[in-house]
Parts: sequence; structure tokens; C-alpha cells
Amino acid sequence: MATTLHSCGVKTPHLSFSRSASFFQPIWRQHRLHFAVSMPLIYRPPTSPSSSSGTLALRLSCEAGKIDVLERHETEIQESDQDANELTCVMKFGGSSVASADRMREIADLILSFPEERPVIVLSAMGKTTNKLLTAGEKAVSCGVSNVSDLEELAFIKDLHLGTADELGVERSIISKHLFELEQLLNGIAMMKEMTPRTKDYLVSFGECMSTRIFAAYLNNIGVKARQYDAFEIGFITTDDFTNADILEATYPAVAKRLHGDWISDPAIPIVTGFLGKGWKSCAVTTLGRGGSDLTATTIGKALGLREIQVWKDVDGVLTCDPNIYPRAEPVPYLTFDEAAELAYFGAQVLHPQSMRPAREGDIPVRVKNSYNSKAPGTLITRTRDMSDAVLTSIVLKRNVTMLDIASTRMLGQFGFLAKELDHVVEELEKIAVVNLLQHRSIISLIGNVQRSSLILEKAFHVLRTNRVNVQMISQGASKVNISLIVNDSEAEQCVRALHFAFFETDLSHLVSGEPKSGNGSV
Ligand SMILES: Nc1ncnc2c1ncn2[C@@H]1O[C@H](COP(=O)(O)OP(=O)(O)O)[C@@H](O)[C@H]1O
Ligand SMILES: N[C@@H](CC(=O)OP(=O)(O)O)C(=O)O
Repeated sequence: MATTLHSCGVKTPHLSFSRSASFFQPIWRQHRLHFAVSMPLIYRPPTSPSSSSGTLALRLSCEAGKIDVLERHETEIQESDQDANELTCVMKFGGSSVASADRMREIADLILSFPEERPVIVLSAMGKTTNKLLTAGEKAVSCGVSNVSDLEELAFIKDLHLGTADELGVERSIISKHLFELEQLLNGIAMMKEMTPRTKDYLVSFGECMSTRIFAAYLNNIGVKARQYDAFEIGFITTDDFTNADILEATYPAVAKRLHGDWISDPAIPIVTGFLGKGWKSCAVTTLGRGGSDLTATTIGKALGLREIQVWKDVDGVLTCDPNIYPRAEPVPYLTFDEAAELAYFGAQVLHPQSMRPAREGDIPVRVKNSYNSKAPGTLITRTRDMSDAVLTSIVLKRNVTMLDIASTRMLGQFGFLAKELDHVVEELEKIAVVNLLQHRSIISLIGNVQRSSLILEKAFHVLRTNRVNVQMISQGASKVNISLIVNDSEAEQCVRALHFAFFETDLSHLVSGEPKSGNGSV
């Protein structure tokens, strides 16, 4: 039938129709063909508080190609599952995923391409906004109040956000108050000629506050009901460690109550600022450390007991090493929470170091996906995984670390000395030992199967010897999924490439089958 439901006067605002319509009861009455159509329909989940599917039945009559709707009946099919109405997952999109109006449109399409999900969305600031805000703040410290309005970073941020709002057809007023306050804050920094960590956190919060407002307004414009939330207003309670605050336990019930309560009373996709919190004593805006939106996402996942936490990045998942060091890095299909935490802690920029903790505590799977390539399977992070064939999972490089080399027989049996302030450590140690501060070192962390630690070490040292690299220290991490080697900064990248080639681009199966398994993994 060459007609559409819209042309019949049937409005279909938040519905999509299956193609499998049934036509029945055809009958001619006074030159008009009367008939009935029944078709399954799917409610778009964001605007579907009560059901995910249903049926649309129409009685129609047709004459000379013109169709009239005589009767229309819609039934909703309630899902038997009691949680059918609940929020299902959290989807976090990082800076690169929301860097422009086009990217925001793509992300909206991506969210809507999962009709079975009722997601909470967590967003980072657009593109490199956080860096620009910090640079603007640093420049404001010394540029003088009269020059603040000319700061190129301020102009960039204004253009980016206003331009994106315009392109998406969103009212500029949604962010104009924030842009005005941002300039005032930079004026304040210029007057005071200082930027404290507390001010820094307030300064960078403008990025997430604006990206989420623009995106929520855009979704509402295209008919998808969304509600913007500032994390610091909905119960993200943190320590007062500005620039690197920790989430406090009170956050979980508070966030759950607010998001769940709003969803039940008036369903709308929650769009939450990543990265931000509120200091429990100061009541000021805090941040969770760079890349902290991952932690916001996992915290919401645990708070609401969601089925899955999705972290959408610009790479095909967690990779076997940093693709900036070695472009032939491959996605790692499965990881445990411990492996992912260790990897993040030892410097893999792809995940925030603390972000695995809530996911592990709530036992909620984390999926790392590519927002540029949504078909790629990504990485699934869970409590356990099959390790029978696993040798090395990923190689991580942390540059520019300082090594403290202490030589003293009087150190034997001494412990607790490092608990003192780092500034005093060297001074204290020099009383009982020869102390050398060795700078410009790198830690190469081999995240892998502890049951194969001998094989990993044998192969790693063979590779390093072949490349004439001297390892200056070696240690095995407390969680026992990590072996760390310290080498000179200047040799580190070459080592990572050589190790990657040996472990990931060479067949190790013959070695794995003959490898005795060590009991406790100690080296
Ligand atoms: N092992 C790794 N796996 C994947 N990406 C990595 C790894 N190490 C470093 N990266 C870098 O991390 C980036 C993704 O992290 P990030 O920039 O924080 O994403 P987002 O801003 O989207 O949250 C990638 O573009 C990649 O350059
Ligand atoms: N915008 C913050 C927080 C964050 O998580 O960003 P991203 O997801 O783009 O890494 C930052 O740049 O640190």
C-alpha cells in the first residue's frame, strides 16, 4: 500500500512501527473498500514510562487511492518482568564523543538505536573544553582583569558552545548564564592573581554543566524527553580533596533516590554531568580527577543497581597497549575488574583509576565501546573470566616517575617509614642509608595471568635483553595481575613496542601448553 500512517492522519510521535502489519476483513461498501490493519509497535524507551511494546489496530476505508482512518485502537503490552519500567543501564560519553554538534547528533541516534534500554546518560565536557578552561584560568592569574575578555580560550569556549547550540537548534539562553558566570570567575581569578584547587574545580565544572544542558535540550527538541542534572545537586557527595575528590558512601542512596524518584514520577532520560561532586564539608563543587566521568558512570550504575555500565570512547575498547605508542594495538575482548583497575591505576588513560571500584562492589558489568564504531564488540569487564588461554592482557606505560633507591642493612625489618610525608622521607632515610633519587624513569606494567608469571617474565626479559635494555627494578602488584618493570624514560616506548610484538603478534600457544602453573604466582 503506497501510503504512510502520517498521510492517514495517524500521528506517531514516540513510536516506531514494525513492517509486519496484518490486513484483514476487506469488504466493499458503496464503492469504498473497508479493511482493518493491525501492527506491532515499539515505544521508544526514553519516553516510554510504562511499556516497551504494543499493538496498533486501525479500521480504514479507501476510495480512489485516498485512505481515511475510521477507528484507531492502541494497546500496550506490559512486560511481565516487574522491573520493566526501571532504568536499565548507564551510558557514559567522553569528551571526544560530544565534541561537536554533529557528534551530539550521532550520540542521540546511538542512544535511540537501543530501543530496549532506558538509560541514564553521563556526559563529559565537549572535546578539550576542560583543558581550555584550565589554561584560561592559568592565564587569568597573570593577564590582568582588563585582558580577561580577550583570552583566546574564553573565546574558543564561547564559540564552541554557542555555535553547537545554534547548530542543534537549541536556545542560547540554556547556557548564557554559565558563559556569563565563567567570565566573571575568570575576572575574579585575575583580580586575586591566584587560582586555588577549589577555584580550579569550580572553573572546570562549567564544561560538563554546559555540555549536558545543550544535549538535554537537543533531545527534548527532537521529541525525546530528557532531564539535565548537575551531579553536585543530586547527591554526589565527596571528600573536600579539590581536583581529586573521593566519592563518599552517602552518594549511593542519595543519587538513587533522586534519579529513581524523578524517573518514576515523570520519566525522562537523565542527562548527568560527569566528573563533578560536592565537598561534604565545604559544599563547594569538587572534581573526581581527570577522566572522572567514568567514575560518575560506575557510581550511578552501582547506586541504581543497573544491568550494565557502558563507557563510550573513541577507541574499540581497552586495547593491548596505548595506540599512541603502538598503532597496532588490538582490542582486549574480556577483562576482570582487577585487571581493568590495575591497568587504569598504572596509567592506561582509557579508564579512570577509581572507576572499577563501584562496578566491582555492585558486580555490574562494564562495557567499553567505541562511539565512532558502535558495531565493534568492545571490551566487557566482569568479576571473573576464563583465564585458561590468557598470558598477557595489556601493556601499560607510565612515564616520568621518580625512583627512590635506598641501600642500607639497617633498613632490614624497618617498615612504616614511607607513611611519613614524602618531603621528609629522603631526609629521614639519609640518617640510616645511602639514598638516590633516580628521575626520568618509566614503569612498564604487564597486566596478565599470574598463573603464567614465569612465562611472562622469561619472555619479557628475553625481549628486553635482545633490545639491550636494562631493567632497574621489578615488582609484582598486590592484586597479582600485574608485573611492573622500571626502565629509563628514553627506552620505554621502544620496550613497549618490542614487548607488544613478542606477546601479541607472535604465537604463544606452544609455550602456554607446556608452561607449569605456579601455585601462588610469586616470582
Ligand atoms: N590501553 C589503552 N586502550 C585504549 N585506549 C588507550 C589505552 N591507553 C591509552 N589510551 C587512550 O585513551 C583514549 C580514550 O580515553 P579518554 O580520552 O579518556 O576517552 P574519553 O574522553 O572518551 O572518555 C584513547 O583515545 C587512547 O588514545
Ligand atoms: N572533562 C573531564 C572529565 C572526563 O571524564 O573527561 P573525558 O571523559 O573526556 O576523559 C576531563 O577532561 O578530565
